Amino acid sequence: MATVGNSTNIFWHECPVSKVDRQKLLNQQGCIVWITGLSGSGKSTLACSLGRQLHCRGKLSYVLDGDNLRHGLNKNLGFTPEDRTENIRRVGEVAKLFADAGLICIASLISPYRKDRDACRALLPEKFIEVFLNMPLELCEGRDPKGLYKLARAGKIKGFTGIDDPYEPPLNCEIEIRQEDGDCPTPNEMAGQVVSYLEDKGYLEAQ
Ligand SMILES: Nc1ncnc2c1ncn2[C@@H]1O[C@H](COP(=O)(O)OS(=O)(=O)O)[C@@H](OP(=O)(O)O)[C@H]1O
Ligand SMILES: Nc1ncnc2c1ncn2[C@@H]1O[C@H](COP(=O)(O)OP(=O)(O)O)[C@@H](O)[C@H]1O
Repeated sequence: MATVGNSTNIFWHECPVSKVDRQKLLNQQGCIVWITGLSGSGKSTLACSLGRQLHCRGKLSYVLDGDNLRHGLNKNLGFTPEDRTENIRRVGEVAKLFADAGLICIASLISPYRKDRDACRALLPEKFIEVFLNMPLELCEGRDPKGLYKLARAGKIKGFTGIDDPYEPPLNCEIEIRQEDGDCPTPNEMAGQVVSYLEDKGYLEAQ
């Protein structure tokens, strides 16, 4: 019997089919690929490309995209620091469930605050792969596919990441994707970098 948060008198129920059983079935290891970066850095593009490459190799993944989750699970949250923290916390918990199901869970969120990302890592420390899309603000702002930077510069959106709200880059991420000689790798190349990491670390086969 335990007390967790505001819940008292609660019990953990163990199921007979384990994570190891599920991983054997899928021939892969459940994990969290956490993609962080500025708006417009290419998080959703990488997440989709990675999902496609894994699918082509017969590996089961699922994308948790910040923008998309804000249409449902997180629709009561805005962009204050407290709301962003709660947004990341919820997605971290959901990602942990997907990883427990045996999937390669791809979470793509700005997740601007280091402490929030670190809290997610702490949920599954051995199976958390932080991918930093290290694209310069000028590139992201130049892309501006949704016109949000323009609105932020005009003062019509307050607290926009990179403009008047901070982005804290990772200090110890597993993978960093950046421009080479001023060129951004293609979406396929970015995804390939992550797939190579997953393969090298043995995630693409059962333990
Ligand atoms: N103030 C502010 N700051 C940053 N982003 C904003 C803001 N307002 C709206 N948007 C849009 O919301 C998308 C980011 O959602 P996330 O859930 O990834 O953000 S966070 O991790 O909670 O910071 C983000 O999507 P991406 O461009 O895909 O990153 C924006 O489209
Ligand atoms: N590697 C890339 N090379 C060229 N353009 C890219 C690349 N990645 C993303 N883009 C483009 O940049 C814009 C922002 O990408 P998106 O994935 O929506 O970023 P985010 O999810 O981080 O906001 C889109 O128009 C997308 O087509």
